Amino acid sequence: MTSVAESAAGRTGAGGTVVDGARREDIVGGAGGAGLAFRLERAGLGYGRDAVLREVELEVAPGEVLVVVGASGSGKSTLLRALAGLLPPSEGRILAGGREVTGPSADRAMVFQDDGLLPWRSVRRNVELPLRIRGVARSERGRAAQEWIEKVGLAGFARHLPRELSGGMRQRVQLARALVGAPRAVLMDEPFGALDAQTRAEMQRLLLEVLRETSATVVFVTHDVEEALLLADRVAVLGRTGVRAVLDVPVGDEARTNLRERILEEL
Ligand SMILES: Nc1ncnc2c1ncn2[C@@H]1O[C@H](COP(=O)(O)OP(=O)(O)OP(=O)(O)O)[C@@H](O)[C@H]1O
Repeated sequence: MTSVAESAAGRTGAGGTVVDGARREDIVGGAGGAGLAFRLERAGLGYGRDAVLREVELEVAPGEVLVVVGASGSGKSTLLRALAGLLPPSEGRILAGGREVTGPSADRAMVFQDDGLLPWRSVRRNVELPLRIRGVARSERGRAAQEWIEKVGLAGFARHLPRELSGGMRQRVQLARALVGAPRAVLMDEPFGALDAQTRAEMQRLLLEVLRETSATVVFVTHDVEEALLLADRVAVLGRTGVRAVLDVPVGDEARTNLRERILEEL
């Protein structure tokens, strides 16, 4: 098992508490609670009797961006679903903030490739949804939603319906909806996979920008190694039945080139 990366060293996990000397936290404005730590202990994940991942040992540090790569069918989405509490492990345990994951929680927001927006609700009402579910007062919901709509570059589109937006804009709405409730973790499943190259690059930049304002832990699934290198503090590579390697993303072009080759070898 690979231990938690140096880049995240000093952030302690249980209970999601201290942020100390960490890269992203150094520059965050402090919105939301501290990032959530995840820990998988000999976790077996699968569907019915079919195991997809066996004996997974993995730690995700509070506030880090862990990108999961792997061949199609290696279990990237399965791992993410398990972290979200949508798929109980068949063996072992999954802990979030030191507590066993037994189901979904508002602390852990998800963003999917398919936008998952409610088509009959306006942008604002989609973004407000997590706050509405939590019973946040209408005026506060409206204020927070508007703030996030502006942060993701959609000022002026609050009253639009999802079908009136481009794919990239809909992903912006998803991002706003995921972050409006200040979750402690954001679990993203190929969120930019269906976008053209230029929109995808814009969304990657936007994601890096908005993450600076939160201390949320991010687990991001992609099959794109370049995207992984751009976004990650660490990259987890999934192989046939488990985590093959968890690698720190270094600073510097040459070191990244070496890492790219290493990841491609592991895939
Ligand atoms: N709901 C399900 N029921 C049964 N088997 C499933 C289910 N979802 C996924 N699987 C199987 O689990 C394995 C892993 O699927 P998963 O979607 O996690 O892989 P992935 O790495 O995310 O793939 P991709 O990159 O193609 O999205 C595959 O063999 C898939 O067929």
